[in-house]
Amino acid sequence: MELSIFEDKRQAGTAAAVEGARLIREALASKGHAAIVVATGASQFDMLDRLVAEPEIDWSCVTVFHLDEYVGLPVTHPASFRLYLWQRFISRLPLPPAAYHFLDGQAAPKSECARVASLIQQHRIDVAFVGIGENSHLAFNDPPADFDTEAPFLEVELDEGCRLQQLNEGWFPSLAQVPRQALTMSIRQIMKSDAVICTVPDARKARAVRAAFEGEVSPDAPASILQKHPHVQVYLDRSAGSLLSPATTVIRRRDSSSEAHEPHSPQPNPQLKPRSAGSTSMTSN
Ligand SMILES: N[C@@H]1[C@@H](O)[C@H](O)[C@@H](COP(=O)(O)O)O[C@@H]1O
Repeated sequence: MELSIFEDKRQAGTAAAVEGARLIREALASKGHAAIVVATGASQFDMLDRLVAEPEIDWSCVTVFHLDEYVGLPVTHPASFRLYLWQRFISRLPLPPAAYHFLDGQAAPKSECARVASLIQQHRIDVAFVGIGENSHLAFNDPPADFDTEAPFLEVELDEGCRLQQLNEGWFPSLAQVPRQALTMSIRQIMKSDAVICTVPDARKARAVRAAFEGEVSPDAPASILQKHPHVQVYLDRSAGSLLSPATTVIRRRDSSSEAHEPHSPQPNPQLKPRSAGSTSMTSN
């Protein structure tokens, strides 16, 4: 795992998009096509802004899968993830993608999960762009998350912490209006992606970041499963990384790089002193 901490969320999102775009180009160059997963929410604003502007990606050869969606929410609702992805991503691409497999929250959940499962099973996902929730959820897999199910998509109950986050981010006028169920890509399906780009800004995510990247791998901190993935890059802003232990991050950097490699920055507490280029990086296995 590689964690990079940036001065602000704009820089973190930009760096995540640049790396994601590089991986997409690499897949296009080697296979002639690529398949990606895109997330929604405030954490993806800056990343998507930059991704749509990245040059030299033939989007007509890229298949896009949608990470999660509320059950029952019409596409016209301001909190609809389909609406979000259309407005912030799909409609802004210079070319339509090869396919855009959105999740229809108004379809019958079981058959919708089966429909999208049959589509994603035909693809190897090159890059999954994800965020994590204030409760450390990954997609809509709230704690305790199901780490074992083989189904690519699930219907899940949303916990109160997750629903409160959606309310506090301003997507809904009241908690009562935040749906109680959602469709989500499963943990196992996310983990099948060749690479995961995880973008997490804001102080309100600091505890979740610490639980996910310094804590035990546990269904109680669903995003902690990313510690087991061989190719995860995490992009934090300073405030999201503010609770990471300097000692742990230094150890992680030493663990990951060979003895011959110097850390990227000589600062003993890198996340508190980002480099002038805007980032410090730490890697772990
Ligand atoms: N279900 C969505 C995910 O698609 C998102 O990546 C994650 C982080 O949320 P946010 O970006 O709003 O902080 O949880 C949201 O609730």
